[in-house]
Amino acid sequence: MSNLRKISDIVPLRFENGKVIWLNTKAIPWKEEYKESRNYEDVAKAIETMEVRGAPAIGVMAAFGVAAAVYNSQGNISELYDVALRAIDRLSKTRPTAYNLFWALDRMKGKASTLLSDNVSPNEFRQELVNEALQIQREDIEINKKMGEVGSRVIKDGDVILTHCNTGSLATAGFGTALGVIRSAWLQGKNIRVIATETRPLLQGARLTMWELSKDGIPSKLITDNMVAYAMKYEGVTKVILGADRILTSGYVANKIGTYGISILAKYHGADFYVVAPTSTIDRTEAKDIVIEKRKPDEVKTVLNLVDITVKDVEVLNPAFDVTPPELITGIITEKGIAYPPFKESLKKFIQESG
Ligand SMILES: CSC[C@H]1O[C@H](OP(=O)(O)O)[C@H](O)[C@@H]1O
Repeated sequence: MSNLRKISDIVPLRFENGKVIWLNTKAIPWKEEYKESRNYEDVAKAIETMEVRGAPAIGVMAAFGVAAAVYNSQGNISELYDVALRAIDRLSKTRPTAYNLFWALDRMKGKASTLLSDNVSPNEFRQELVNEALQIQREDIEINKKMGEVGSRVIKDGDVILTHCNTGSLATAGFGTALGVIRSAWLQGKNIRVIATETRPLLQGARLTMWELSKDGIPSKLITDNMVAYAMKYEGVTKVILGADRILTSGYVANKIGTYGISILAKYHGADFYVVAPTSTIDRTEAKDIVIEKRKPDEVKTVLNLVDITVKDVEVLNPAFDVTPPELITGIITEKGIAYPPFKESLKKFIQESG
């Protein structure tokens, strides 16, 4: 009865003897298919095609890609350093919005630079970069469980929680961010119900979130994206809890397309609106705007490339994310605590604490 296994114990990403191994989320809920490669180009493609997706998962996968590049290369340490830089450059071009990708690649580059200046042996260079990538993975799981503990404090018995896209074990190194908060409240015995949006066009909610919720036995309902207002009015939604791909220190949050609309509906219907993300999602560069990934038109013109749903030559909009302003956000749940407005001060404090 493996499908009754607690989803929270799944390990979607692994690094073993120079191989990157990943759960192909595009195959879920139809099958649990693991893929593997020693080649950072395959890792990059897995991120671009969203076999691995979700901001924290993308960061861990990219770190594994750099580690695999160096582990499987020969040469002296300056040659290995150049291999690491080529892998970092390629992986940095996979998806532009999730800040965790750049946070993880910067951390791997910093480690490689330190090792180079310490003039370590080639084997030590390889092993230390692998260790750094494995540490990023371990930290992500620990941070997710900490956010679960911190965030579940705002969840009460009787809450009806709406969530969007997928922010669980299938979007991270394990346990999840927003879905980790929901999971923690459930494991504490709180009487909650979850409403998950299908999340067009790639259906992360219908395919991944409902797969996770059903494995954990958490009472939940699936809705189409255009039912959010109806659910808030007739299903008594009390809280919205969802993830983030990039958070500016001003409190502007980039998340899956549809999030901005949900925040407006939450305000109108008096539901609290919480964003859950590790501090590695916060853009420390004081940026004023966020690059929003535009994906291929076919994602909108078909259902998962299985069936055409419109006429051939229509023009399409396909932004993968939108931006929610701070005035529509109740709080931002991180592993350092819950940031409340004014976010400039509260987020800065958490960034300083996490280094
Ligand atoms: C904890 S995952 C955060 C975030 O990533 C997802 O985007 P995608 O599936 O395109 O990688 C979604 O926006 C989640 O909220």
